[in-house]
Amino acid sequence: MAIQHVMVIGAGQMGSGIAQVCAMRGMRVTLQDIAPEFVERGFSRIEESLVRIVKKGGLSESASRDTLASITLTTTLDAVASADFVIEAAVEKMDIKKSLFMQLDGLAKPDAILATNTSSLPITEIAAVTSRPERVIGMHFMNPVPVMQLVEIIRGLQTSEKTYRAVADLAQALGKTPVEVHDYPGFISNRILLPMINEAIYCLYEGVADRDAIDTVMKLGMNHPMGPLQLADFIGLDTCLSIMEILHDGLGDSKYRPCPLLRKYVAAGWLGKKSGRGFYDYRSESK
Ligand SMILES: CC(=O)CC(=O)SCCNC(=O)CCNC(=O)[C@H](O)C(C)(C)COP(=O)(O)OP(=O)(O)OC[C@H]1O[C@@H](n2cnc3c(N)ncnc32)[C@H](O)[C@@H]1OP(=O)(O)O
Ligand SMILES: NC(=O)C1=CN([C@@H]2O[C@H](COP(=O)(O)OP(=O)(O)OC[C@H]3O[C@@H](n4cnc5c(N)ncnc54)[C@H](OP(=O)(O)O)[C@@H]3O)[C@@H](O)[C@H]2O)C=CC1
Repeated sequence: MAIQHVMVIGAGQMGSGIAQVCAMRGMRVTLQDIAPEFVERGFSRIEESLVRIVKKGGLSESASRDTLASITLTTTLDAVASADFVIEAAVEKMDIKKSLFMQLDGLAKPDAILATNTSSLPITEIAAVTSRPERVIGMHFMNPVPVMQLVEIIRGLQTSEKTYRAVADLAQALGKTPVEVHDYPGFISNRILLPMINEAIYCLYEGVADRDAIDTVMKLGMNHPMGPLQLADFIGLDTCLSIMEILHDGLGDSKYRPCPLLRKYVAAGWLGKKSGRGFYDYRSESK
């Protein structure tokens, strides 16, 4: 199936990145969020990212203009009706995703594929609220989407081979490397990454070391591009907590219990870079 029109649900850090990479490859994209300020913020993020790419010589000025022109912003789901492919990147909450997938299923063309960029929620359960579970799949991009090579493709129990192939081909057309994963909590990426981040938060909570020491050990000692606390801020502490809860509930092992300090930060609204404060303070940073 030729994918010409992509609908992206949620214009946060991931949705805007997904919209950008699809538009850069010549697809028509509709980017949706629940309020105009969120879609506008998502569009500004795309503009900033394209400026970086043009400066680095990765795209011409005119291709950048064409990319921006192929993105339509909306706060409704009307455009789902004409989309060949819908990808959901709203918040990491099962009730919101289920409600969205019920609506998307009612609006989308019968042969449209419905994908979710969820970090850890079960694809099979999301697919089960639709009348087309064979055309529901996980397409898990990494942050920042324009830079990271990997896309995890998660097969729900009922995902068809045809759907898997179409989404793997799409990932390749976007210049990414797809990796096939079965539907278990956290998939591969977050089953491994998040317990490491959670353990770093425990190190801070228990006074093993301060923030900078923890991040420095992992950056200089293990050659990670960012320390785990900085990476947690970058992912979003609400998303990190939600992933830990899903690992804990889904795998039933106490080793996945979220650190109380992570819970406390999320309760305070300290969600990391996107809210201006997490383990680091971003409020004085110019954007
Ligand atoms: C939670 C989940 O479900 C799954 C996840 O996504 S987990 C998170 C996965 N992501 C990571 O682990 C990211 C770890 N961090 C990194 O790889 C790097 O710190 C980083 C790529 C984010 C930034 O790299 P950096 O070297 O510190 O900064 P910087 O020099 O500004 O950027 C590196 C390159 O990326 C580009 N870049 C960074 N952000 C960009 C963006 N939003 N758009 C376009 N280009 C961008 C820069 O222009 C630069 O390009 P060149 O290599 O051509 O010079
Ligand atoms: N952050 C990361 O590193 C990664 C995240 N993911 C996954 O991608 C998804 C999005 O994460 P991320 O972009 O970081 O989160 P953000 O919080 O940046 O963005 C989520 C956006 O979705 C909006 N939203 C909430 N409810 C709805 C709805 N019903 N319809 C449409 N939009 C809605 C939010 O609005 P509001 O602010 O009002 O709630 C917000 O603008 C999550 O499932 C997450 O697990 C996947 C890979 C990496």
